[in-house]
Amino acid sequence: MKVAMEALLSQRSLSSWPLRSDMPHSAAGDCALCLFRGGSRNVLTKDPSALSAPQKKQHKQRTLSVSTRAPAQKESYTKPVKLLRTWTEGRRIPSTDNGHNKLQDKSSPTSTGRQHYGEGDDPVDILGFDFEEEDAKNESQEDVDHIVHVLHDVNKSLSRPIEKEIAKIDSCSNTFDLACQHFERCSGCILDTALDQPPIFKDAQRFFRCHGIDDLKLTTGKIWEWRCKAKLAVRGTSMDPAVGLYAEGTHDVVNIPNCRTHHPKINEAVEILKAGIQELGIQPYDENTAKGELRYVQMSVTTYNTSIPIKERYVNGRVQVVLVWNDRSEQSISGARLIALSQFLWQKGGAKSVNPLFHSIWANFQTTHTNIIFGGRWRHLLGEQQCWERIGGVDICLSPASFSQANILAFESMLRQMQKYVKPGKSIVELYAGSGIIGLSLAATCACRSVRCVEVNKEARTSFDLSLARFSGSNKSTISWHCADVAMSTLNWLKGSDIVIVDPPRKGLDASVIGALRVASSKGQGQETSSSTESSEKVEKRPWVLRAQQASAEAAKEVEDAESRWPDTIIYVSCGWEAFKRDCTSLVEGGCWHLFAGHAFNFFPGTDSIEMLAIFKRGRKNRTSDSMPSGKVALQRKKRKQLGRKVAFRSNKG
Ligand SMILES: C[S@@+](CC[C@H](N)C(=O)[O-])C[C@H]1O[C@@H](n2cnc3c(N)ncnc32)[C@H](O)[C@@H]1O
Repeated sequence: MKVAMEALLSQRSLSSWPLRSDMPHSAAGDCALCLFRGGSRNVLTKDPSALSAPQKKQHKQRTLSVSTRAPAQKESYTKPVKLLRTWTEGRRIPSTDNGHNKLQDKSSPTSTGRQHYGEGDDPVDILGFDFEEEDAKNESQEDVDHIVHVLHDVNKSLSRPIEKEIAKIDSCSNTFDLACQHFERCSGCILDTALDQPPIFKDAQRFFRCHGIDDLKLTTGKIWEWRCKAKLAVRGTSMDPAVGLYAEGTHDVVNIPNCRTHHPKINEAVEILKAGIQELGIQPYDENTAKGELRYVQMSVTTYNTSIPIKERYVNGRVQVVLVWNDRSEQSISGARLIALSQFLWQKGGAKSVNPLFHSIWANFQTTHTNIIFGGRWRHLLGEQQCWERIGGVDICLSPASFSQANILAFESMLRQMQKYVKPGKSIVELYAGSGIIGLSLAATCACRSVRCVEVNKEARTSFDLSLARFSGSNKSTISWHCADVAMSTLNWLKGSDIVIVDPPRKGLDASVIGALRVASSKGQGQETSSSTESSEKVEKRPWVLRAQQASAEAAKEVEDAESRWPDTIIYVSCGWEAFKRDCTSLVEGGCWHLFAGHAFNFFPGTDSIEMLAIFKRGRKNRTSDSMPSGKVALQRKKRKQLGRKVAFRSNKG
């Protein structure tokens, strides 16, 4: 089988389509499905002795996967190509100009752009070959041409059973492959296959199980094209600029024009930027000499366009560009060239273009000799100054200078999940709040009594103020934003709230925040959790008296709250799994808090990381009420009561 594969791979037209690593075997066992992928790696044709140790291991695995998956009944094979899989979501053969797509070129009379092999207008990205070993060894160029030719008509020749077969194979794993031509050279992704199951999730499941939560789920949204915000380094020369990420362990920037995780509009914008650099002779930054003009670029996609249907908004996103300029301001000597570059971009894809690509152009000025991306000075140059996004049920103004999530759709689904843990009328304090997106969203959707957002970056205030100005809920006046370091006087922020939300950076919670949360848990132990009281007094019915009573009770409650209310729930949003485990262990130690629920989100497909939404409740875990749905608890209570009666009956008898 391996020999056969090599024979096929050595054919000119297929040699640039490396064999996929996780070749799944047909479920029926009567044919082998061999999958190829456009890209730079060609494991089988590479001399194994030239490989590094990890590569050798991988090579061995791949070779084995070929040889051990040979089907049992060779005689039932049929001659070449049988099928293609139709595109389902977002996958396509890489563009034809990168030299990896000879097969695609041959199959198309026009040889350019996206090819359409599948049903209707859907392009195909996985090619399946069904062949006999002996035949494949002798596969001639003519045969390969035949394969390519058949691809044109393959859709017509697809038979039902084969389609079903492919559906089964897809469900194994390959639907979630990265299939990116930059993989391994670019440091952005470390997972190539099974992007829907980052290995780290297994560790998360284990960890939660140890804390009594057996049903941790991972929510995966878009596998490709999910990244709506990218910070890319600009290096190289003005004739040959490199705009991308560093190669692993180096400061060599790798161009990633066809990055699979970027929103496609980011890739488009980068291409125009590179054209501008070349045309205007802009000097990319040189880290060794600290000379050059353009250091980094930040591209953020906004999908907020209310003039088009919701379904079309994501694909039609527009890009806010920040040019990080190696000078003090636009008035500096190189300022005119910065303006020229921004105008170049605007001319190519600004608001007046037929298909506007850019939302706005900004400059950030950074002159220090460090790797810190942004300097302190921001300047809006072209387009709309305010950049809006609809997130978690509210309009949010996103500033280029403050934190915002890269995966907007996954963030949206996390916010929806979070809303389930916030009952109406709760007071919330959000620590590490950024521009207060979580707080505003909960205020709008959960009718919170009050929301206080605490954030150290003063740049986030403008975004919050603008978002609050558009906020239409009746509780608007109770939502506030405070510029402060949450590590200082943390208890003051916690006092007076029912729920504390923390969304720290990757390094996790500051030690003093953990300390304050532990202290707060003991302060809140005697707190009244239920407001319902039973009374045998005569019930007041006069509306004006009721209104006066209510107003007075509310005023008294405000005072009482400020003095005596402490959070009984922590909602922890974590982007750093290791830090989360550490923080969780500290919080639960001594029974201060316990893990009540958790949901993992696949925010960064292609990487081995997850975003975790964890809910902590005050005190030790109450096995019955915490871990069981309320129906089950009631049933158990009833059973216990019945058992109690029986025991009493027996003892009476006795
Ligand atoms: C992961 S972001 C979360 C932002 C926000 N929740 C969101 O989703 O947009 C972490 C935020 O914590 C802020 N931060 C970091 N250290 C802080 C501190 N000691 N006090 C207050 N805020 C801090 C950062 O500026 C950043 O905005």
